[in-house]
Amino acid sequence: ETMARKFFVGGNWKMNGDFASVDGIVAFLNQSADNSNVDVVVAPPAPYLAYAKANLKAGVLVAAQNCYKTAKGAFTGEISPAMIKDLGLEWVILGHSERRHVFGESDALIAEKTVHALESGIKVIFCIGEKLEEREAGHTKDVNFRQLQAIVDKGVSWENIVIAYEPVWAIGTGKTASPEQAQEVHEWVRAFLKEKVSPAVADATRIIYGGSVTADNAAELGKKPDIDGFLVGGASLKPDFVKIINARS
Ligand SMILES: O=C(COP(=O)(O)O)NO
Repeated sequence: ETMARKFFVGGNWKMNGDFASVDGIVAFLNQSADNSNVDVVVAPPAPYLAYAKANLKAGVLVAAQNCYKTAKGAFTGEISPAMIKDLGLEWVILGHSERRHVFGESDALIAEKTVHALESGIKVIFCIGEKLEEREAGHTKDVNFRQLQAIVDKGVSWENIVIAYEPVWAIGTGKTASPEQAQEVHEWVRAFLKEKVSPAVADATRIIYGGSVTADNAAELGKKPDIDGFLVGGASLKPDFVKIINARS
């Protein structure tokens, strides 16, 4: 049986923003009608997490874009799940392709971060995705499965994990995966969960798509049975993000 999975739309602001632009995003989000069918989570840069949380309406949650794997210590420049919790936040994005390919985070480090975040009571948007050359070499399935296996091996509990499939070749490029391309990988991921974890976890886990999602393509993508929402970069900084939040309704 396929249980209804609540739609999930994340907005990843990346390293963008200042108080004026945060005020602008907060304004269009606060003016948007609440949609009880969608979980909405926006991820400001760390300096604006508390400010965004303090100013956003209750219907919009705030996530950190990354964190380290321990609660505190001599890790200059890092933030911890304990601090995310201290801010009253409940989500963190981990394993984003920019953390993997720009900052060199390994599957193992991302898995340690995921375990620690979950143990700290923080929910995780766990990002996976293949590079163009990996797709062209026919390695899409094994790259995404390898990235997921890193947390399967840790025996994580899945109720507080959302998986974000973000093909690297679609991020920031305007080359959105077609609904068929995205659905194919989401189906593979769900089958992977069914085999490696359980049918119940496979059914319940939201698998969201990211990579050049816009107000124009969100509805078509959202019609696919295994696409449970989006992780939106550039388009989440503008008012059209509200149309993406409501793409399925
Ligand atoms: O990285 C992304 C997607 O970014 P874009 O929507 O700008 O392609 N989400 O985390």
